[in-house]
Amino acid sequence: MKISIIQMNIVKGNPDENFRTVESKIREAALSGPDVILLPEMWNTSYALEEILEIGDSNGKRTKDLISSLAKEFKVNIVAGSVAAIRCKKAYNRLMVFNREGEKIAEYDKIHLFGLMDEDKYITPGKKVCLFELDGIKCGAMICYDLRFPELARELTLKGSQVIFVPAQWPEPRIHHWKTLMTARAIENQVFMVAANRVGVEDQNAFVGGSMAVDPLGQVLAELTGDEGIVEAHIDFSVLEKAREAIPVLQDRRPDVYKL
Ligand SMILES: O=C(O)CCC(=O)C(=O)O
Repeated sequence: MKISIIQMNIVKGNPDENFRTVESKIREAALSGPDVILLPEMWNTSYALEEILEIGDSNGKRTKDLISSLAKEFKVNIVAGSVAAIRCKKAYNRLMVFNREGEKIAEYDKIHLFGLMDEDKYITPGKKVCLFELDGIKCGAMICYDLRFPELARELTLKGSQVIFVPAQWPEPRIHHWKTLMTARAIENQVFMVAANRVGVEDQNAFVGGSMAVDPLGQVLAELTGDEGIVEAHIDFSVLEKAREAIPVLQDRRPDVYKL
């Protein structure tokens, strides 16, 4: 499975400009014929939380229309990062997944909201984990701050995920947590972790990218530094089988002693 990770700047409060950027980045990423394209978190509005109900994507329609048509045009699966989506006057940090036919096959609302950026004051949290299949491969997804919760990655793994996608807006001061947690989640669950982080500056926050793919042994397969860019990760699922055979941590768990 070839996964193209898009690392881009996002303009706060300017969906028109961000939709144009996303379309051109997807067209660029599609040129090399990937199986999956991954986008970052909240790419339509970013954290323009005070006006989110006015500028968020009503029922996610604009996102669906654009991403579905690009997925169909290029016959590529798209894990469309997340957008601010509005439903019944409530805002959600919502991830959507489209298959090669342009059908929306999964939707996920961020479960763990990030209080440090006031997300919990404006966004309604999700209540369900995200599992789906791409080309017969079982996948899971989480969003940014969710990465700090090992229970979620473990749950996605126990439900069969082999790849976990992570769109994010993870700021620069804690970027060492990002890399450490991405690697830890990959090693402890023996899964592929694939993440798209944004770049740019927003309010007081600088974002330095660090989008990456990590294999079940903790090896970084692909990585971007601090600029906009697209990187392709080649996923070989025999690495996952071998890692699980060599050290069977999932079998050696003791849920009789601890809960998860
Ligand atoms: O956990 C962190 O340090 C960053 C999380 C975050 O920025 C987010 O969830 O949007």
